[in-house]
Amino acid sequence: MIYQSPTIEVELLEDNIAHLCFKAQGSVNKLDRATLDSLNAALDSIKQDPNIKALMLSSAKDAFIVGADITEFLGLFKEEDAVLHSWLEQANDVFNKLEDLPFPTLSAINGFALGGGCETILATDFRIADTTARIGLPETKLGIIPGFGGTVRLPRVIGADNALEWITSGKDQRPEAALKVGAIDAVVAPEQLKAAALKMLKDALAEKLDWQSRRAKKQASLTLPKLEAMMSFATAKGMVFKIAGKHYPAPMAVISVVEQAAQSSRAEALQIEHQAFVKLAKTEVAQALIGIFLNDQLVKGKAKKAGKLAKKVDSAAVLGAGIMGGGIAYQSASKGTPIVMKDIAQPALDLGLGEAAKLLTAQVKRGRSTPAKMAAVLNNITPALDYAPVKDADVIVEAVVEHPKVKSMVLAEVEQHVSEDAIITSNTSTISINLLAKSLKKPERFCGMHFFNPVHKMPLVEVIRGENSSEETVASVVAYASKMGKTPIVVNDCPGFFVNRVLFPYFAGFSGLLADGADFAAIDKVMEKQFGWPMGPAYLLDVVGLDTGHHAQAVMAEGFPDRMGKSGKDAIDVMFEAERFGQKNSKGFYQYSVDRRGKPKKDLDPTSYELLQAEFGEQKAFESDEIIARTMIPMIIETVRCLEEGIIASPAEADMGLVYGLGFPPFRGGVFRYLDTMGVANFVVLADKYAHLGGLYQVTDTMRELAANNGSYYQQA
Ligand SMILES: NC(=O)c1ccc[n+]([C@@H]2O[C@H](COP(=O)([O-])OP(=O)(O)OC[C@H]3O[C@@H](n4cnc5c(N)ncnc54)[C@H](O)[C@@H]3O)[C@@H](O)[C@H]2O)c1
Repeated sequence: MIYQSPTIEVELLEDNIAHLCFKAQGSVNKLDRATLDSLNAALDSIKQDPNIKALMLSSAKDAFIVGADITEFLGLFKEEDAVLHSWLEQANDVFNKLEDLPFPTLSAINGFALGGGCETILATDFRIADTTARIGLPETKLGIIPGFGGTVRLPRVIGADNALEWITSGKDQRPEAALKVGAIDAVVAPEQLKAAALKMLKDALAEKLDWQSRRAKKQASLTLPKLEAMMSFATAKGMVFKIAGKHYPAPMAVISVVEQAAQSSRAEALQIEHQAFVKLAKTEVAQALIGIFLNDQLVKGKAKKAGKLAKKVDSAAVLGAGIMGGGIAYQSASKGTPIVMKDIAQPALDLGLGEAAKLLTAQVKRGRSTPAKMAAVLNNITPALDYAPVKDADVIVEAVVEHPKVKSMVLAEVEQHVSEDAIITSNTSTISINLLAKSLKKPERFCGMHFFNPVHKMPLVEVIRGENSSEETVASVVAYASKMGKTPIVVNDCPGFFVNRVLFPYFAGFSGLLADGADFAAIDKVMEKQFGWPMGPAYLLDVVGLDTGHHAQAVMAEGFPDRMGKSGKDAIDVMFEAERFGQKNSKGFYQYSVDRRGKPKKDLDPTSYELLQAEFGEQKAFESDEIIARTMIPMIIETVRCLEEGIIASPAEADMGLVYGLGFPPFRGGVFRYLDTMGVANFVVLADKYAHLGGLYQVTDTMRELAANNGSYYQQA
């Protein structure tokens, strides 16, 4: 053995080829600080061994290296610039040492080689992957750029255009795609990886492959004629800005870095990369996006743990084949759990199946599925008008009309037709789970399973624990939601559960502004362009449906009369009473039509302005700060209340619920990250300024205390 540490081993193989193997003790190899130190020491041992003629890197795990250890980032990025610079210098010395070894080097890649893992393989002369490999630089998704030489080496290996596409999109690439652009030299079956890698190194030793010229190319300037280079960077900037937008600076920074470093030496190019890295690492966007990554891991970890307590779900049933029932059936079937879709009306079943077929056809057209797979998914959905086929289902999701009496009747009915240990859930958006549980003989087998519309797109499922729901029931529903490819978050029962409970105060803030004469389109513009929501509140209400919104608002008012009770008519009432239900009947705040190419179109409609003016008087202009404050303060305080009351278990889960369920702008990280970023004390001052607007603007005592102690919701790393 030439070198050994808890994460790396180096041994000498035939023909004096050294083999450096990453074998972390955990489930995956990561380039944390300890592993980087080990890699450095391992390379020193290799350099000092006069027998070694070539080096092969590989992994003993299912993945090569998944990347840097992101849990180290938030703390590290808070350090002084000088500390960050020296961390980058040290790390890059290791990769340079690898790149400069006086003999041919090769990476044998299996599974993920992402971020730092990808930068490791770029430092070797050759790269050979097996068919399981996924290679990429996802750093821009975290609001930063590669910092271990990725922006320097990748453009020199695969060309600037390809490299910019890889890095600005952050997507990982399949081995065939990586081979096509020259990121790797060969793809082989997993069982052939080691033999093929050794053969390639032997060919290099026998001078059949010119490893020196490859290395030289990687260290030379980018070979792009000047005019072409300018055009290519300018085009990339335009395209990337269009996709990433002004709130996400990292992808644009990548283009500047590659452009600036095009003619630089390795050392200079790395300096350019480091400067940009440190600047981005210090941004609130990076803190928010890294926070989301870590929260997502926490939520997934909880779901995985629940899986141990869960009952197996091999088959399911959904009651109601409407918008939601159809979506749930499609999602379950396409992720491999056969599902019975029961309704009382044949036309509803036809519509539900038709919707599923439409989604599948679109996938086939986009080349993401095949007609055979499409047929298999459709075969996994069994339409039914009676309960007979439901009897063997492990989980039942009730998704009939939002009416307590109908739901109670349907739940009592289905309990008679299913096995003793089947789990029963409801997709209600507003009705209390504890209330619905009363219609069941065995309420311990019941909980809420709240999907979001459209089901195939929205990643969140709220799993609502009723007072009698057993842990096994909740765990099984969490496991089923994960199996459906969704992110489940467990919440406790209350009106609106978590997501709708915090959404309606935001709508109330919006209605308050309209009552004071604000223009809904101006509000939408500020909330979309400036705050970053995918849709402003007026547009969102049109999409949800103003009838649905009107009904849910009444439920919330009844549940929280002191804060959400209404004193007079608001803008939602005005639209509802004028039967302007939103997109579903082509008119709400806006009017909807299709353009000449058949694309949906949204326009201003004088009628909705007339209706609002008749109720609230002349229009008045508001500053964007006031618009943001008056809509966001109620949502933020209600989110805090949900945490204080134990409706949601942690700030991390609340923030993920908001991002995944409502599209809360990811670059802001969620309500709690937003509060920590602006400072709880600053928020309290702001909210107090608007306290006269009513109960939704009153901060809680605990918030005030936290503000006084200069505290935060996330523990500082
Ligand atoms: N639409 C949304 O955005 C959304 C989002 C989350 C949750 N939800 C909830 O999902 C549920 C369904 O909503 P939807 O929008 O799909 O409604 P929908 O009106 O589109 O569909 C309801 C379906 O239930 C069927 N139905 C009625 N009585 C039935 C019975 N006894 N047995 C079987 N089927 C019966 C109807 O024929 C209809 O096809 C509601 O509780 C709603 O609050 C809706």
